[in-house]
Amino acid sequence: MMMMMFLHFSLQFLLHPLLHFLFITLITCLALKILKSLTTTTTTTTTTIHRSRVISNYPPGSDGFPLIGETLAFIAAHNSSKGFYDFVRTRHLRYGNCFKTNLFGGTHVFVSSVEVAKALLGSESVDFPKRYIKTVATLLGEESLLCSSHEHHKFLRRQIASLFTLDHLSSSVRMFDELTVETMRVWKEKRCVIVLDYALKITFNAICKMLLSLEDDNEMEALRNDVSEVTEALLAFPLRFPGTRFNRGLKARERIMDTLREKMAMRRNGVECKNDFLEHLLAKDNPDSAESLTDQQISDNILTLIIAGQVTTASAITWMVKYLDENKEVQDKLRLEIALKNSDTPLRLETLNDMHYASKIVKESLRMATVVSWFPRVALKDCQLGGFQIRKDWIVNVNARSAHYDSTIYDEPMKFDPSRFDEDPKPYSFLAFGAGGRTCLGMNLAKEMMLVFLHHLVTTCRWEVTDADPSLEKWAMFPRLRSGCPIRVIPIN
Ligand code: HEM
Repeated sequence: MMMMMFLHFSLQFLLHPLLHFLFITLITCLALKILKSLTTTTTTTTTTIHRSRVISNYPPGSDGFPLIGETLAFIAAHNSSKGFYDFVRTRHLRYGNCFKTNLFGGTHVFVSSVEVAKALLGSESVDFPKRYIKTVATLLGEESLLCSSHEHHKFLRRQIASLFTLDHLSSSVRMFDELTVETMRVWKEKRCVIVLDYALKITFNAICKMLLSLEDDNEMEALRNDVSEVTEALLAFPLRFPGTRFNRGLKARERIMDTLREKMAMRRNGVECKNDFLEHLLAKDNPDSAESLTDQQISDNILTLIIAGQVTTASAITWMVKYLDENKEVQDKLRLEIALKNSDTPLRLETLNDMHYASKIVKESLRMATVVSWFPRVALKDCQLGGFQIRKDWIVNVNARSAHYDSTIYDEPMKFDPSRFDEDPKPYSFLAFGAGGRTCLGMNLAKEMMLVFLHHLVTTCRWEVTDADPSLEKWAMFPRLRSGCPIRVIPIN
């Protein structure tokens, strides 16, 4: 009986997500530390001398507790309504533009100066390759653009970038226009809606139509649930036991891969023929060509594009609706622009290119929301950065959010002011889509979706946010409102 109770409590303990996370974190940190001490014993003496000589030149910051560093504080921020960035924000206030901390057994540096952003992201900085978590590679696939090494990345990026042509962007405007018009019809009928729910749905549908020409609602729904399982597993601990979040993500990935294999077979057998990304990637399938992609490369990157594009764009749209609700004068100015331009619907790419004030609203929303808060890179060797000593294997994070809220770069950074983009921002100061060789591939598509949404939103209705609670969703990969931004819709006409 005692044994049964013990087992029951142990199981309860391990299944509670937070306790489970903390427990595994401690074990992981301990294991990493032991491993590190085992592998660096031969260099201990020299390292110590080196350290004592230059120690004052390391970025300021705290190493936290032995073994676990500041991991618990980071997890606590992740599990709070202020979101994980609060961990970085408080240290940035305490230590300035460059500080270091210890997380999950490794040293992390956060930097937000324009010069350092340029050094790390620009000229395809070979000494600072992108750093990704192993679970991401397991879930998205070893061939995913997000996880590939420098040379291989160049090849994959070239193949995938060739899909974002003007032709494709033009036809995606038409398709996103239809989806948004339909969404606005539903909003007018329902009157009270949660913006994030609809934004997630239409961005997902748009990306899947563009990539795979999916039309069937059931097929779309099944894929949407699987993609959401994979997304939720990206930050989970890699425990492959039935019932764990990671395992659910892996199963969902298998189902997605099966669907993609089926689709590829149908295209090859001529059962289906469409003008979409999949068709173009398959057309490269020529064993004699150096530019040919394998089936694995195609399917891993289709999944990558869906995951990289859906939640980011949906979150950005939701923040934009919130900022506009708080800034009615910006809305009025936008309505005037649209009235003066007499922009016809359905919208076309040329119409969007002519929406100058709307484009600035999109940029300002992206600046304030900074959906991707920082970009991790790993130092391949000891070096100097921004006047500080950085050691090999440290993870250096370009802190985009802090750059976006820096008053020496942006005047009154807390103010939502689209006209600050009357002039182009200085290089490396606007980092919503990253910069350099890893700049977001879907940047133009995302801006286009935001513009189409914005146009239909302000021409169809006025709205008011009914829950102003600024709390953020816990454990979310990108900062987004816990409420999802509920609004009351007041139709125009
Ligand atoms: C508002 C929406 C979006 C935001 C804020 C955003 C932001 C970013 C950022 C900051 C990066 C660079 C990360 C780094 O350097 O470490 C990135 C990379 C990437 N994004 Fe986006 N993104 C958005 C939408 C999209 C869309 C719609 C797609 C495609 C459908 C997409 C596909 C990608 C891909 C494939 C990469 C990896 C590029 C590479 O490593 O070469 N993104 N995104």
